[in-house]
Order: sequence, then structure tokens, then C-alpha cells
Amino acid sequence: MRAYAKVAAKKVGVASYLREGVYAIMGGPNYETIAELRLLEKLGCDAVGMSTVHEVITAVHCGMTVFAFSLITNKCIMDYDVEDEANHEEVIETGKERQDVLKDFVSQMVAHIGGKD
Ligand SMILES: O=P(O)(O)O[C@H]1O[C@H](CO)[C@@H](O)[C@H]1O
Ligand code: HPA
Repeated sequence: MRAYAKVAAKKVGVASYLREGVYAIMGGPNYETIAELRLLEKLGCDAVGMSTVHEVITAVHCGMTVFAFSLITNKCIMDYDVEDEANHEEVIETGKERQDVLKDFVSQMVAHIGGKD
């Protein structure tokens, strides 16, 4: 499915944004502190979220085959001198901006899984 995701991304015009990497989970509900982000970077993490890992663990426990992907909605601010910080509004806004292309991407993946492409 990871290989097909690259094909699907090309079909919906987002191949240039597609990245594979290490996804870390933090408990939330707050966004990470700068110290936490710096630690995650040192550990080799590329992205961080709060829910996907729990969902994948539960799905695998239930015997499901899982393909997980994330829309990266915000940059992690890792500099104490920068005033900016991750915020929920930015995450929602990016999600809205990308919802149509995400729908197309998921449709491509579902069609592939269902053998209809
Ligand atoms: O980034 P993922 O793992 O989807 O999860 C997180 O995204 C939201 C934070 O903006 C939280 O509600 C949490 O579900
Ligand atoms: N950290 C954790 N979870 C998230 C973030 C973030 O910066 N953005 C969206 N979900």
C-alpha cells in the first residue's frame, strides 16, 4: 500500500509533497514543548501527532491490515527566540485547505484496495 500511495499521490497531484518518515506520538492534549521537539528530533522523528499510533495499535490488535498517513498541518517551532507556536486554528485551517485533495487521495487508495483501479 505504501508503494501504491506514491502512485495515488501522483494521480491527485501531490507527489511533490509526499514524504515517508518516522512518526512519533505524544500524549497531548497540549502541543509539544520546544525541549520535547528537540528530543524527538534527536531520536530521529520526522513528525509528531497525538492519535494515529493509538488507532494503528488498536486496528492491528483487531487483526486489520493498516495503511496510515498524515496531513502535516503545521511546522514544529523549535527555537526559543521565535514568538510563533503551534496552534489549533492553524491545524484546522490547513485541514480545510487540503480536504479536497485528501478526499481524492483516500478515494484512490480505497479504489486500489477494492481492486477497482
Ligand atoms: O496528529 P494526529 O495523530 O492525527 O492527532 C492529533 O491531532 C489533533 C491535534 O491537532 C489531536 O486531536 C490529535 O488527535
Ligand atoms: N503536535 C502534535 N499533534 C499535532 C500537531 C503538532 O504540532 N499538529 C497537529 N497534530
